Amino acid sequence: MTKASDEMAATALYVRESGRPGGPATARLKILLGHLQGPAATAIAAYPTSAANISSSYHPQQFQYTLDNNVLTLEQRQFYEDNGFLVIKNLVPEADIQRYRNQFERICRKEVAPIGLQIMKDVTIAKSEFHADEKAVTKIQDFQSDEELFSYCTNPQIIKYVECFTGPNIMAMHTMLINKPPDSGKKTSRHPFHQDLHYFPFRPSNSIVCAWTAMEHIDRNNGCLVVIPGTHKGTLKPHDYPKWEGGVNIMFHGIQDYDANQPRTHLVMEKGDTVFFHPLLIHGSGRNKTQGFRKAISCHFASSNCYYTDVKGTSQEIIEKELQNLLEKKYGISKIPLKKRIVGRELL
Ligand SMILES: CCCCCCCCCCCCCC(=O)SCCNC(=O)CCNC(=O)[C@H](O)C(C)(C)COP(=O)(O)OP(=O)(O)OC[C@H]1O[C@@H](n2cnc3c(N)ncnc32)[C@H](O)[C@@H]1OP(=O)(O)O
Ligand SMILES: Nc1ncnc2c1ncn2[C@@H]1O[C@H](COP(=O)(O)OP(=O)(O)OP(=O)(O)O)[C@@H](O)[C@H]1O
Ligand SMILES: O=C(O)CCC(=O)C(=O)O
Ligand SMILES: [Fe+2]
Ligand SMILES: [Mg+2]
Repeated sequence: MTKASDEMAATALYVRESGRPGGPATARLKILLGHLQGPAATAIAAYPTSAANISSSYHPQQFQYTLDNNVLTLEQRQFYEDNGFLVIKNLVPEADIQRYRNQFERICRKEVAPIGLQIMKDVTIAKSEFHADEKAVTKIQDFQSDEELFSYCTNPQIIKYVECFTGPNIMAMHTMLINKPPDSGKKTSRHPFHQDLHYFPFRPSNSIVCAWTAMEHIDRNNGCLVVIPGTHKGTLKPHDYPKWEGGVNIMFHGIQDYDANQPRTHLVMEKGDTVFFHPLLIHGSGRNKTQGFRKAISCHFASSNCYYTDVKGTSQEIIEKELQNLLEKKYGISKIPLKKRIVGRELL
């Protein structure tokens, strides 16, 4: 069990430069200083889902992936418990999505350069001719210092649902805007089946949830999210690069031994629709067969009662090593553990 204060201090130093005090739009934000707090014991004690704390007069005791509150209907709650995901239609207003889109375009045009932001290119694009603007960018990550994009994470509609999984003290741990490019024919626009927990050095998994919002109509043609319902009840599986002939994007690890016969659900979503899903849920996304760049925005949230874990000696060590080698090679940054790389921003 990790008593995280020393690590927190170290990581806070590392990120403090990248943090900016609370957003203008919402005085509710506190600067990150990035940290999950408290040992596991605190997390468990604070956990309304633990069986002892559930009032049997309210919802039945079998709930372990959702918390007691009045936001979810019984049906919605049961659906998430059984399937590990829940789609809420029309949750994020169109005007907000337009603002995220505009800011993404500014970032691609390099008019703004948020501190800490990671820009990823599709592997076929990265290894071919230069492309201007958004056509070079397959996703951006870690936009916590960009107030415009970060307003997605503080959107009251989103937070209202996030609380059903994390409880009231919420950290935004990882952010992405995915701009899935038209497939070059090599199928590199696919995202292999994976569990997001593979990338995360904090626990418990039931206190983590991803919100993923479609920024346009998304279906099988432009590469929708594909989930394997119920897999959140399993454990974290070993991940590695899929053996795909046309190449695979850097760090897009997949589950090697997934059961190809398990039924998949293709999530067809409209602009503003949002899916909340558990970090153990096996999911991926298909090829983008259209000429458009398919956009979605997402944030992984966690309870601030979560605690960091050391991935050394676990199946996650592979991603830690890869990231360390990459950062050393590209930026000369010496090896630091994954748990000191991933820094959240607190929502107040
Ligand atoms: C720890 C992470 C946490 C994540 C949590 C996620 C949770 C959710 C789960 C999601 C999990 C999803 C998984 C995640 O996202 S995991 C998290 C993503 N990781 C990062 O963001 C790490 C930081 N990123 C970077 O430093 C840059 O973006 C890199 C270094 C990757 C590219 O930097 P840049 O764009 O400036 O590149 P360059 O021009 O200098 O080229 C350097 C070399 O790299 C080749 N190259 C470039 N692009 C690709 C590519 N796409 N596929 C294959 N290779 C690529 C390129 O050809 C060249 O190689 P070579 O020609 O020399 O051989
Ligand atoms: N061999 C594989 N290993 C890991 N993941 C895979 C593999 N083949 C496909 N996938 C993943 O399966 C998911 C869905 O694939 P699926 O074939 O059902 O849909 P699609 O490719 O979007 O649509 P279509 O089959 O109509 O082209 C995607 O996440 C894709 O990346
Ligand atoms: O293709 C997408 O939008 C989802 C990608 C994904 O699952 C991830 O980056 O973790
Ligand atoms: Fe994912
Ligand atoms: Mg397919």
